[in-house]
Amino acid sequence: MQKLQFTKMQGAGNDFIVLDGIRQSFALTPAQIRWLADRQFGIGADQILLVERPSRAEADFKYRIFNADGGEVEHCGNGARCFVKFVHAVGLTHKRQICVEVQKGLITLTLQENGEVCVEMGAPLFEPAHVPFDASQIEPRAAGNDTMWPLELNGKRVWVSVLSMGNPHAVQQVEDVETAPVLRDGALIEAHPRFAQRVNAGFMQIIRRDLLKLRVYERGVGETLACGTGACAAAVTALRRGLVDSPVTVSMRGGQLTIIWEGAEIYMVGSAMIVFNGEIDLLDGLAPLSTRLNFN
Ligand SMILES: N[C@@H](CCC[C@H](N)C(=O)O)C(=O)O
Repeated sequence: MQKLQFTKMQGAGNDFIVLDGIRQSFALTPAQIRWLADRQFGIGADQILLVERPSRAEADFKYRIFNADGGEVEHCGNGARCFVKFVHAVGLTHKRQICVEVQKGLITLTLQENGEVCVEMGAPLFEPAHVPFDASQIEPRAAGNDTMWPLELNGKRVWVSVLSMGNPHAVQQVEDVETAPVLRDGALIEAHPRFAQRVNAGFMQIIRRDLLKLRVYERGVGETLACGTGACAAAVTALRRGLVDSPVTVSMRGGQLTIIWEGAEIYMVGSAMIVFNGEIDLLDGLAPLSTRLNFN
């Protein structure tokens, strides 16, 4: 039986299993990823991060991101900060500025003197086709310099900004993020037929010009305690609507991030921590989940 070394990490309460794919050799099936991420039958995590050698000369590393449902995705803000702390902790590099390849492209990360990580997240894209979002036969509404689109959710209409942070986001403003129907509407938005690749659904409440509160129903996971790309998407939406100024603090249930955006690249600053290191026998993924599967 193959043993897999792993590190459990969290960034603002968004939790990860980080795997060193440079010094260990293994291949994971989607069923094994779902099992490892399972909170009862496996280790438990929102996402699994796989650190590999880069395929591009300009990059120091490549890291791949898998949601708890087993699907591979393009980008992960909280994961990026955990990745930097991980490669330092296990001695894969001593560089403080690291160029890393993710599915969405190259990103640069800096481990700051105070231990926080600054991530150059890339520039947001607003063209519906880039999200992708099917904007046919619906009329948008302007909100400052931003565009809101109507979405029908079981007879109810909500207005969302749609944007790509490399991964897809739909952000709506709510009166009170604590009472917003994040679980019900989040699930409907995530699977809405206008989003061909599904979407991360953000619910933001403006508190002050330098502070917003956010909850995110993540694609392939459900509600998480924090979402880094979601924090960027919400900050950009609020900035375009003229509701906040940069830098803005995004407060989520698991912690806070600082987002800086002057119209091009977005910078995200926050902490990341190792929770524990461990080792697990790599089972086929179906056996441990079979009890659960029998009830589906
Ligand atoms: N938690 C992440 C985002 C992870 C990917 C997301 N669920 C998706 O499917 O796009 C973050 O911190 O950005």
